[in-house]
Amino acid sequence: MSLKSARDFFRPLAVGAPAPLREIPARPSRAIHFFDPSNEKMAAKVPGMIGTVDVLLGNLEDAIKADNKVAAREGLVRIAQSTANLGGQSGPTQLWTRINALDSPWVLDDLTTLVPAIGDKLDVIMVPKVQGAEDIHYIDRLLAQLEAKAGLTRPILVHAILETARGVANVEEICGASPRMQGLSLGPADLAADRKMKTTRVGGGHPGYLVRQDPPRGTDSAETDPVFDPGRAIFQQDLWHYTIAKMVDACAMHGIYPYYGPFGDIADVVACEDQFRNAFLLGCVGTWSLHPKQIAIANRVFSPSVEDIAHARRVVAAMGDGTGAVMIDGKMEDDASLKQCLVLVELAEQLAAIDPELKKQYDAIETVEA
Ligand SMILES: CC(C)(COP(=O)(O)OP(=O)(O)OC[C@H]1O[C@@H](n2cnc3c(N)ncnc32)[C@H](O)[C@@H]1OP(=O)(O)O)[C@@H](O)C(=O)NCCC(=O)NCCSC(=O)C[C@](C)(O)C(=O)O
Ligand SMILES: [Mg+2]
Repeated sequence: MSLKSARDFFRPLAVGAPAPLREIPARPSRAIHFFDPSNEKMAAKVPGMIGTVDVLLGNLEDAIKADNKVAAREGLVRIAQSTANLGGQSGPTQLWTRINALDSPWVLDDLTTLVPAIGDKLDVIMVPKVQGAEDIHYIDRLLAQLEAKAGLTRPILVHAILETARGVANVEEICGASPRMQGLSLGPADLAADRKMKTTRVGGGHPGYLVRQDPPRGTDSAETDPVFDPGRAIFQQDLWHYTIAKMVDACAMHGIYPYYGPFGDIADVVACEDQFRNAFLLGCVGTWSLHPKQIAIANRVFSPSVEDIAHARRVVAAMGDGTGAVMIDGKMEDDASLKQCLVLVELAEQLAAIDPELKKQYDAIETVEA
C-alpha cells in the first residue's frame, strides 16, 4: 500500500475543493434512521422526525427496488431542499445518504446528482460494501472534484459499511484512507453471506451459537442428550462480537466513530435493545434504526444512564487532580478509571446540548460527596 506524506494527507484532492477536516466532529448520532425517499408514506414522516432522531438517512442502495432507484435519488433531493433544519450543521438532525455500491449502474449518477443539488446539506455519505482503501480513494477524489465544481465550503464526510470479508481484513486501512472518514457500521447480512456464515438473520444472535454448562459431576457427557437434558444451562453467544470489537479498535485508532448496524427483527424490541447495548458497551456511538420504533430504543441505549453519570461524576469529583487512588463504595478508583468515567461524562455533555429531556435528567443528579 502506498502511503501519502503527512502534509499531502490534508491537502484538498481537487483545486477549489474545501480543506479536509483535521478532526471528525463528535456530533451525537445515536440512531441513524433509514428511510426510502421513493416511498411517499415514509418520506411524509421525515419532517416530523426532525429533532427526535440524530440522523436521518435517505437510503438509495439495498431495500430500494431497481425500478425505484431514480425516484429515490430525486426524492432525496426534494426532501433535502424542502425541509428546514435538516442537515448541513444547521439543525438538530443530520442528513446522511447511503449511495449504491461502487460497482452498480447507479452510483455515478447518485454522486453527480446529489453533490451539486444538496451537497451543502449532506453531512455524511455512507458507502456500502467497501473492500479496501482503494474504494475510499476513488470516492475521496470524486467528491473533491464535485465539491469544487459545486463551490461547496465544507467537505462531505464518508462512512464505510463493513460487509465483506475483505473489508473486515482491511478495516484499519479503510479507516485511515482519507481525512473524510467519519466512521464505520457493521453490515451483518451482506457480511454473513460473503463469509458463508449459516445465519439467515439480519443482525442479532442465533440460538445455535452457544456454549453449554458442564454435565453434573460423574456423568459421561457422551450419555447426555441435549434435548432431554434441560438441567444444563445454555448461554447464547454473540455472533458479531469479533467483528464489532475489531471495528471499534480500528475506529478508535483513527479517531473516527463505530456504529452497530441493522437489527432486522423489528418485532423483537427486547433482543434489539440487547444487541444495541452490547455495541454501546463495546464502544460504538450509535446504531441504525430501520423502523420508527427502533429510534427510541437507540436513543435510550446510546445515552449513558443517570446512574452511570452520577457515579462517573462522583469519581471525577473524588479524584481531584486526576492522580492517585481512592475508595468509593468499596471499590478502587484511580487515574485509569477516572478516564473511563470521563468518557461517559463527556458523552453526557454532548447529548445534553442537543437533547433537552436528557439535559433535565442529568442536571437533576445530586452531587454526592465521596
Ligand atoms: C421494515 C419495513 C419494510 C416495515 O414496513 P411496514 O410498512 O411493514 O411497517 P409498519 O409497522 O406497518 O409501518 C408503520 C408506519 O411507519 C412507517 N414506516 C415504516 N418504516 C419507516 C421508516 N423506516 N421510516 C419512516 N416511516 C416508516 C410506515 O410507512 C407506516 O406508516 P403509516 O402509519 O402512515 O401507514 C420498513 O420499516 C422499512 O422498509 N424500513 C427500512 C428498511 C431498510 O432501510 N433496509 C435497509 C437497511 S438494512 C441493510 O441494508 C442490511 C445491510 C446493512 O446492508 C447488511 O447487513 O448487509
Ligand atoms: Mg448490505
